[in-house]
Amino acid sequence: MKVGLYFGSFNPIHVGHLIIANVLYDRTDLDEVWFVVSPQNPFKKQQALIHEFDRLRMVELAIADHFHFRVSDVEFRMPRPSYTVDTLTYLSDQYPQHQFCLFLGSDNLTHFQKWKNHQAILDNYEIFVYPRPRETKGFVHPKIKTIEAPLLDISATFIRKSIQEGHSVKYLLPDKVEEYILDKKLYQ
Ligand SMILES: Nc1ncnc2c1ncn2[C@@H]1O[C@H](COP(=O)(O)OP(=O)(O)OP(=O)(O)O)[C@@H](O)[C@H]1O
Ligand SMILES: O=C(O)c1ccc[n+]([C@@H]2O[C@H](COP(=O)([O-])O)[C@@H](O)[C@H]2O)c1
Repeated sequence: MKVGLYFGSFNPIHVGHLIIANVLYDRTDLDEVWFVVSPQNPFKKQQALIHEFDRLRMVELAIADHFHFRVSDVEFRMPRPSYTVDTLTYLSDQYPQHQFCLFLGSDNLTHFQKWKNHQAILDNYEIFVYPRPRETKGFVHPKIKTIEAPLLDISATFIRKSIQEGHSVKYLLPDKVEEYILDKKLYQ
């Protein structure tokens, strides 16, 4: 089985993530997409990061109606910060029958040379890149394939700020995720 891994903080998951995951699923030969919730991105400050179990639950709620989407909490049990190369190695050992690929926004590709052991990622895993706003110079490699996808300038930062300021986030998130955030008074 070929699995596309979509890593992120998902703080919270929003329609930008979901639309991209579905476009990549549809335009590649993947059997499944797994959303891997990262407790702590090595490049991001921890402030404003809500508990990982809430972020995981919101991903579960968001993808429940997609038959080929799954969520993974594998990084919850791994050392922090979450280094993608270590997670890829762990998952490949755990599921030797699966072929894992990586989704990357073109913005992430700009800094990809700074990722831990990025050469090992390139040597061993196919990477599907999708366009992101404000991208700068990319990175060319035979394992990297660009997939045509819409540019969606929606961010979790904007959503968190909107909630904090008392603004509506309707349509930026699935209804069930919005209800979860409001019920638990997250990001207020
Ligand atoms: N609107 C979007 N369209 C496509 N990809 C996105 C979008 N927003 C985020 N991503 C990508 O999804 C992955 C996970 O994103 P992340 O959880 O950091 O969300 P974010 O919205 O960028 O968060 P924040 O605003 O807190 O930085 C990253 O690779 C990021 O580039
Ligand atoms: O492995 C690394 O060195 C590395 C460096 C930066 C980011 N990542 C991972 O990339 C994923 C998405 O990153 P971001 O910045 O969009 O939140 C998240 O799962 C991070 O752990 C991984």
